[in-house]
Amino acid sequence: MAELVFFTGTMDCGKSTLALQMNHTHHQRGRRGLLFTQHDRSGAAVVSSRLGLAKDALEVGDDLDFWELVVRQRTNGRAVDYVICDEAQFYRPEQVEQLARLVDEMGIDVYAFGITADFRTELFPGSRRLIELADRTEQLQVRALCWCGKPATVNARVVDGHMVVEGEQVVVGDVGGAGSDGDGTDGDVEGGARVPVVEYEVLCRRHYMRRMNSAAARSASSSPELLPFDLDLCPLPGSPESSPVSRGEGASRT
Ligand SMILES: Nc1ncnc2c1ncn2[C@@H]1O[C@H](COP(=O)(O)OP(=O)(O)O)[C@@H](O)[C@H]1O
Ligand SMILES: Cc1cn([C@H]2C[C@H](O)[C@@H](COP(=O)(O)O)O2)c(=O)[nH]c1=O
Repeated sequence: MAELVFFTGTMDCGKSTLALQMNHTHHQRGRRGLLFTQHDRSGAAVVSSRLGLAKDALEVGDDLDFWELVVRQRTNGRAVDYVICDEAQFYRPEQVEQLARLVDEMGIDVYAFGITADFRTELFPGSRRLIELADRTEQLQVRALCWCGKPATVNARVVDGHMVVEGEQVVVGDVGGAGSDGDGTDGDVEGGARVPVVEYEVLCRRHYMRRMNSAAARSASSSPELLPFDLDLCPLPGSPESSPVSRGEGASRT
């Protein structure tokens, strides 16, 4: 029985990796599939994983009609057994309905991958429709971690090092990684003006609510009198208490 499955989790939890793995596994078994994405971080029509895997994909424009595209493929003699959709949070609700129709009327498996909520903790329209229509919504098992070591549940936006809660819903970007010092001071200069550095950081709810991203926590730790939280509950970034392993929780954080 064909199904519509929505695989979700925070940014950086392995969704694109799983999308590529599923594509590989199904393809290896002789099933014919289509790989879609929208606004991949790499800027190209590609599904890219931070583990280094990447595969060309079809870019989902606002006017793409999944139903018509698959009908055309089949009319031209190309079988479609499954469809994989990365960055599905950006799809229009009508496009999610077309995906559901592929499942119900053509027996095609649809595996969609995406984050549920934006940096304001509001659902993306595409994700909302997927949650409403999917046969199953699965949370990825690998949980990204907040700087405090707790499982991250929220995607925060950080502009020039400061967490923000207002702005455009869609700004394509990456989580601040090894190449970033997290203070947002390495922005490009365009036409003489410095372009703000937009990054994302996954946080636990407590630190999201306190607007306490890792850079804010670091600067608070250098002025202890300003610390706005209970140190037992919220150890400072980099302190032994902030490590899930030192709290004896490492085994469950795979
Ligand atoms: N060098 C690495 N070694 C092992 N795992 C890594 C490495 N770099 C990234 N990862 C894993 O890849 C995950 C991100 O995968 P990705 O598919 O790009 O995430 P998503 O699509 O959910 O944003 C990280 O959470 C981490 O588990
Ligand atoms: C929270 C949030 C994210 N985005 C963008 C940033 C990235 O380009 C993608 C998520 O990609 P990933 O593969 O899950 O890491 O979404 C956005 O546009 N708006 C947001 O609020």
